[in-house]
Amino acid sequence: MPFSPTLRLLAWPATAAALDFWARLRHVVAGALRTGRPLALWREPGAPHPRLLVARSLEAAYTGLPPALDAQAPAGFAFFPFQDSDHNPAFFLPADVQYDLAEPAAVAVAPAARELVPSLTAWLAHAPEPAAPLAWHYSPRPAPPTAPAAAYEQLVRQGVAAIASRQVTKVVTSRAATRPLPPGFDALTAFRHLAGQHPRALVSLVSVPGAGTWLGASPEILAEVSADGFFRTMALAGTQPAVAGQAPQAAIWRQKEIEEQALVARYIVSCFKQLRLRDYLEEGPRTVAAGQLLHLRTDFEVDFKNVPHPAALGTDMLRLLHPTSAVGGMPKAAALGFLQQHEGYDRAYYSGFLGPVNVAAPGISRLFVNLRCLQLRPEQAVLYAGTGLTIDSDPLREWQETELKMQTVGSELMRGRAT
Ligand SMILES: C=C(O[C@@H]1C=C(C(=O)O)C=C[C@H]1O)C(=O)O
Repeated sequence: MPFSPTLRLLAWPATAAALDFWARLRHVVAGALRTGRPLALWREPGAPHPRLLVARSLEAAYTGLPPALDAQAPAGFAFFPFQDSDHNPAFFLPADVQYDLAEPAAVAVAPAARELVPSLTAWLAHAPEPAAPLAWHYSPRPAPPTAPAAAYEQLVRQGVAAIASRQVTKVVTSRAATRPLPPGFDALTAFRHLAGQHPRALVSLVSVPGAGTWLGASPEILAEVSADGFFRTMALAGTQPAVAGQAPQAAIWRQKEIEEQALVARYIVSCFKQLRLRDYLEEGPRTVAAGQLLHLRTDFEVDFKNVPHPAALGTDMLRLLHPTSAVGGMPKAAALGFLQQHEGYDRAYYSGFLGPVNVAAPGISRLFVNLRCLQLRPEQAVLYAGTGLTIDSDPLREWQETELKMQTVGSELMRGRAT
């Protein structure tokens, strides 16, 4: 996709001729981090290349509202917490500086960031230090408390009791776990590896002062507005391990999982109804693979041609959907109240949402639920995972499911100094 004509392209100097895309990317990331700027690196499902976006300052990245998903809205990368708070503010990183493998010869600078041109030009000519560790942003908050198996199983029992007493219909409990970082762990190398491992996920590495650094491989689209004029979302729920050599379509699902996923699909339909939208396509549920796991997924699609106010649809749906019943529960307020009271830790950006808005071109946005992610800390990683509960949930199985989900990014921590 060619860059917009309003962007100023800074060509790499001749001294960078021997550097490949990844070495150049590392250099731009190093420069952004040493000057304290927020950044997002991501690879969309099916895309051949990652993209890097750097915001000119932290102040320029604070936002109160969910992003507007229409072609007139500013371009940037949304990074939203599970629940907006002083501790976990919502960010929209403006697309001030971009680097993209589709245009490896130049770094693009937006008009709002013109004042960065002299220092960025100097930095591109500065010899990279490939062995120097990158100065990732870390959250100033302490690592969240981690729940051992017995505590998580107790939380599940409380969730099942809340369902039995009809306080909620569904609730998605979750937990955090910390793991030591292996010696020489490099988040950029881990990103590259995850991107290779998960071609159908949004693989992301986001680093923002105050919010910290988050690495993930999400299988779940929250809201997408596509170039061909469609709004898309999905109901993703139900989990089982993939069996080597067996096609996902061969998986058999228990009633519990079928019901759990159907609730999420119903929730999406109720959002369409609130917007008086009757003309949508619903396809599924079918079994899909996400790394080593299988999920049930129903895809929803709305043709903008069939909508009276198409410009507002993406924005309105996003506001209704987040947090979906795939990460919170149903009814929404009661489920969130339960989690507030019983979950016992701060989810921060886990089960929030993230993704590019109008970056590839005006009118193209793809927001994902921030799942299968970790938060990077100076000497450890915090892993997060949750499980949707129903009345039939078995505490031990739910614990095992969180262990499996943590493997998606957790496996990167077992790799040591990767190549
Ligand atoms: C909550 C998570 O995943 C969500 C919950 C699922 C479930 O309960 O089966 C499946 C997919 C996701 O919608 C997670 O990965 O942490």
